[in-house]
Amino acid sequence: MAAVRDTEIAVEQTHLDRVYDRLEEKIHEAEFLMDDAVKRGQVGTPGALAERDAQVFRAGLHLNRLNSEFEDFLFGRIDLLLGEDGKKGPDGAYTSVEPAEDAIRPDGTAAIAETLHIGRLGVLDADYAPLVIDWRAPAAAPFYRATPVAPGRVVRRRVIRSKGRKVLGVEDDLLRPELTTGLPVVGDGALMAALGQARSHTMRDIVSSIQAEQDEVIRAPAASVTEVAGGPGTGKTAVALHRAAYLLYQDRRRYAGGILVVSPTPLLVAYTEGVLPSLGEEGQVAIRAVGSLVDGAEATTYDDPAVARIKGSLRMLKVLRRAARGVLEYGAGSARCPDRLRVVAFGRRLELEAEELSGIRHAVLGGTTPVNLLRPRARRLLLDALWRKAGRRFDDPELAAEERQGFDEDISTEQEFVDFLAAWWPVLTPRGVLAALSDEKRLGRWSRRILSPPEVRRVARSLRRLDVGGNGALSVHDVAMLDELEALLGPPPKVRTRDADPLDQLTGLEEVTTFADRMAGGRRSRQDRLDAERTEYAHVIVDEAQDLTPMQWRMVGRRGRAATWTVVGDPAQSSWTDPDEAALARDEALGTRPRRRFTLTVNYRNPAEIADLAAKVLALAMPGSEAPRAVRSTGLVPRFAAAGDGSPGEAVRAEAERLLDEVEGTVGVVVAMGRREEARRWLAGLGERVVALGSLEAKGLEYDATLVVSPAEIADESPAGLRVLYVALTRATQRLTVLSGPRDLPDAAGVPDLLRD
Ligand SMILES: Nc1ncnc2c1ncn2[C@@H]1O[C@H](COP(=O)(O)OP(=O)(O)OP(=O)(O)O)[C@@H](O)[C@H]1O
Repeated sequence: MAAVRDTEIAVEQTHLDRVYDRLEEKIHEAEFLMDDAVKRGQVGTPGALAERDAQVFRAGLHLNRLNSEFEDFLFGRIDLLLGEDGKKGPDGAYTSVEPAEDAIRPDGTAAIAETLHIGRLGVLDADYAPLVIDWRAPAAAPFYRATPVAPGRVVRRRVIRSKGRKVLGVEDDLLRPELTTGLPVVGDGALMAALGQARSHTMRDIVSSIQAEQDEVIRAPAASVTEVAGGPGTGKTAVALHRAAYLLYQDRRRYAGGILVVSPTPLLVAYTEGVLPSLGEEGQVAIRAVGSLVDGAEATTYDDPAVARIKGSLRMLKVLRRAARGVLEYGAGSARCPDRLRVVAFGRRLELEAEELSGIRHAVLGGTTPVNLLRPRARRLLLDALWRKAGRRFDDPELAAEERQGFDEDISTEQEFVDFLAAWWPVLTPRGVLAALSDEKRLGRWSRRILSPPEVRRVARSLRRLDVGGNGALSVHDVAMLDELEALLGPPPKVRTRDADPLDQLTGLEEVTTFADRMAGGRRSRQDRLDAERTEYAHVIVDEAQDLTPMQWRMVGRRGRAATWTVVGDPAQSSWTDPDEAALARDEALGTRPRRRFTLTVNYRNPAEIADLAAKVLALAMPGSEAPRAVRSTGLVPRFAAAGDGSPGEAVRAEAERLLDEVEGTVGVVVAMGRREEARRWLAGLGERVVALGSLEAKGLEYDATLVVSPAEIADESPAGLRVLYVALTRATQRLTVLSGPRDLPDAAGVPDLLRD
């Protein structure tokens, strides 16, 4: 057996050597193009420079991708029977999925008609025959889709493990064991090997082991909304990221408009950020936490659940609509709003009193135009009112118009008028209005019949973190409110700046010298600018969609008004308390586009022993819903311990240390949100492999081992607490310890009340 393995590894090594030789040729080609392009630039005519620009850019991109340190550039192979019609597709592979009629002889023998190698990028040899097929190409789909029940043309699927230029191992699945083809078969369980590996603080791609039901989602057509449901560990996040890479491959031009991936927390962003680069894709994909979607704002603090529930609900929208207009009555920031306008015209003093001014404001504010855009209209109505006060009469309409024009010009440049307008109709900023909500009296006015007085008090108090200009720590819910306010207020009047003329950049002498460096720099700044300006995307992927509040759905919706969508989530893990309202907001964001629904059913993260325990909480959190099927079992049952009556600190530390000894990779310690700081102190000095997390921060993450501290505390945190606990219990890939406190009412074995049969 070992001999067969060695021979097969050698076979793949030969192929990999060919691939790398060819890659090297391509790299030289690209380098030559770069050199040539730079020389061409020395001709100095704008035409030649523009041409060089394009060439250097293309060659640079190519080089960059080829030079990327791929861990396993080549990772798969399929051996295929002759296809139905044997037609070759544009990528050099046969397009037919089913075997030809005579592919299998009556005696059960068959010949392999074609062998395809699958990798991270497509590579053709000098004769344009495929050496490696890009994993996203149609011809690679059978590598992921073929099963023993529906093998299509695939006889053997092989996963190749390599590092750099060296093949380390191969694992085969025989999909048509009934045939005699003479193909050797090595090992079993490439998937299992992948799942058992120690976890680090960054997610790996799953490109070599995508499963059939996942592949269907990844390659689903992007014409509309793709909705993906599935329990913990079914690969929703992984699938969503691979789908982004697939969409870019499939239609790069269309997605030049950008793909946005919305993630629930910065921790999950950090965890998943490396996946797309490892798939050879960056640039066009922005992965953002839901608290970082607004330029210049970043959520850094949490609201308590009662406040979060109000701020996230659609009731808040009504309050913000009133506030965006009502705030004008109070002036901007700390400046008071003037209640009288006095100007001098025609040697007389003209005055508008409080009541007249309020009538004008009322008239201007009718309708739904963003408040900042109404300023010119306010100015005009003020001038109208003053003109009427002046009481000038003219028989000749032409003369009247002329006189009026002069009047308008005089008054609107008069300092009194300018100052008045600036104070009476200030340019409003979202942050300024948000800060105004911290005034309980004002908030009470704007939320009459919407929020109860205790709710008003809570929300106002939570916003006292902000100064009068709205600077200070924001929560994710505050960020969604800022975005809503931005839409309600409209942009502030523009200050024009002149963009550098691209022609200026093409002439200049310094052009010839450090061209490549400046090219790279120039591109980056242009790219940054694009990113900063980009508020709408061609495709929006929402991860952990069950957690978006209605207000957040509105914020995300604004970024994908013309986009196609991929929405992945699991209602059983939702930390949001009012799912019906969120569903309404989600429908509005996604519009009437047709939807395709997929369900992922296999849990690749948790061993059955952990999944079974979590299922007990699922039954309480969402009675009747089905847990995904765990794909493996390890024989390691979860451990229970009780902390006794004092501070659980010592017990937490001891249990964490025990887990650190038991696993090679990471340990996550999940505590109730209110205990985060404490927990960090308890674990101080235990090293980087262990992390303390508040229950809401654990979302989407995974660890080799998890210590869940006091299930009851987590469950009691909010009305959605049981679902949050379900999340906490499903983070471990190998080991789980549950540590009870007094509130958990543990039995003699330390099993908390909530987890007993
Ligand atoms: N086909 C696969 N091959 C190898 N590993 C996989 C596969 N599918 C999923 N995994 C692994 O299983 C783990 C769970 O995947 P992922 O985090 O995407 O699940 P999820 O559905 O988003 O979970 P949750 O709902 O709990 O956030 C990850 O480590 C992922 O790499």
